[in-house]
Amino acid sequence: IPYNHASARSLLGDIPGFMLAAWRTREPITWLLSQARATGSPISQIFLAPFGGRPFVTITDFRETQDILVRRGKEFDRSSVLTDTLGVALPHHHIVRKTDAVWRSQRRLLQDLMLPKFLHGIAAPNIYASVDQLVQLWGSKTEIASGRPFSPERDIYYAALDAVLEFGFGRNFTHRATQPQLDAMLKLGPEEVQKLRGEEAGSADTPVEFVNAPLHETIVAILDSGDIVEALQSSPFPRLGLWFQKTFTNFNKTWNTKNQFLEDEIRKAVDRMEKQDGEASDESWVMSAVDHIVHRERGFAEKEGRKADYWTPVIRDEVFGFVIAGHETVSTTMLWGLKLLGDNQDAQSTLRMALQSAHSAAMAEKRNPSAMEIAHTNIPYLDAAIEEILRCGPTVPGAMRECMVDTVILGHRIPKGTQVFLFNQGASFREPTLAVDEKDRSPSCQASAKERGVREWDPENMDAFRPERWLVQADGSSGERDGLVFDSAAGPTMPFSLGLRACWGRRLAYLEMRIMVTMLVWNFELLPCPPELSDYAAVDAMTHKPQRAFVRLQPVKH
Ligand code: HEM
Repeated sequence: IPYNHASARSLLGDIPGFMLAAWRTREPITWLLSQARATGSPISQIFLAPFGGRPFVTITDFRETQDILVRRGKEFDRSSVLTDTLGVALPHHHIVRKTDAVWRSQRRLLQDLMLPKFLHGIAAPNIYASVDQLVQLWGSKTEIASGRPFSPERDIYYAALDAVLEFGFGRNFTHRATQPQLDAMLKLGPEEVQKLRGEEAGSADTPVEFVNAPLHETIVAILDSGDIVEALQSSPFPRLGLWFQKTFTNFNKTWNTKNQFLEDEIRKAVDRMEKQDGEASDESWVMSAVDHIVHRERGFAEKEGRKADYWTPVIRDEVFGFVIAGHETVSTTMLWGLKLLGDNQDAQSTLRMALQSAHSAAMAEKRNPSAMEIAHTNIPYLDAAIEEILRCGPTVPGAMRECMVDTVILGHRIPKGTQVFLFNQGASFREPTLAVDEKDRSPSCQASAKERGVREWDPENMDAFRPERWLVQADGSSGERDGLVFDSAAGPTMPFSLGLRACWGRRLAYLEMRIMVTMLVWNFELLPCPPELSDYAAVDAMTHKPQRAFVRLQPVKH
């Protein structure tokens, strides 16, 4: 398997290169991809364990990756690297487990939360109400900024947190992150507005720096706990990191406040359930994910003839887990989306026209489309734009798996225990596919190509932001806009990974993005920002997020 010869001769292998990239560019995963690219092969080795430890294997080939994730689950399972990193903060969450009976039972606890009945009926109206606040906040900021750019980072981060709080705890937990920002903005007097505009008022390209309003202590503890998880997950020594946090920071206070919040919300859900006094099958009282989880725990306990236990480490970590997994990921994707739409004015105008024509009643009545209209109206160009944002804004640049048996990838023998990083960037995703002899592909990969064909992008424009690539004629041929349908399998992509262990929250993420993209593009024109604010440099932490994100907004006249 090709590798960097200089690294193989060094006792520390690729570790110095990786650390240097982390320090210099803040993008060690992009550096990993560049190492894979340098070998010119779709399979490479990378030496990230010191003193001759077993190398990692990287794959940059959509077909083989899809095969490993979808059809070879017995050979490849959740990587122990994730268990050793994320597992330090979330030891009982199903994300860090191998695909075993415990994983299945924990997933049963969450079952049905991603069904349209829950997402559209219960989550969507609340998420919409939160996004509406973001629109109002940006309305005020746009007026104050008068054409100057500002950073959307905190606002999007808070809006994504609010959305996941709406999903998780519903309206029974009243604190949010965006509302205090809006309240503070609406209270600003003329002098404060002038101060915000500052001496730079004359310079159209200088960003306006808005101040964040203070948040409720529970919201602060949730955000700080997320930062702790991120720091531990990205640390080379997570257990030592946890010891450091516990010894030298106010970790204990933050973590306890977060746990107390979760316990209170679960207890309140149990109280509501017990007040219903109805049949176990009656779910009409369920208004949030925690309601749903306690309802299912009661059902399981009844079936298994045991006493229901609602405050367990599993329930605690599962509930906190979806706050963490759902918050940072959606927020990062939206930041990439704002950049991509600002830099691709034609695509943005096409998207706005598609929204205006599909929501014609809202246009005629000069109002925003409602939550239900957004959730239920079929708009192929909107689906295409969201899919293209996910493809070009690599929030999670790949998936990691561990070989559970001695196996073979692309004709190379790989021993049990090897960690395999499967990129969703680079060759075959946004760069031309690298040559592979068909006979080196696994039997299941070859069979699938014969049965279903092979997904490929036109090599000419793989790197470009082009929502049109996701639109095809209803008969399957590709073409230009009119009468086209959205095809989620138009070409290679896997922002949520694939197979049994792919993202559990995918449908919630799509719903949130659908609401946010619609409401923002409906209300604001995202104008291009100056080049120095428009680069695509990223930082690799829990997600691969932009180092700099800015918007320059102009209200859309309806
Ligand atoms: C744009 C937003 C999101 C992206 C790009 C994303 C991406 C991913 C990826 C790549 C994985 C790893 C899958 C693998 O290893 O094969 C994953 C796992 C997971 N995600 Fe997401 N995710 C997003 C939003 C969410 C949301 C909103 C939630 C929940 C509220 C969520 C919950 C999870 C969970 C629980 C897992 C672990 C599944 C398992 O191990 O069985 N994600 N996600």
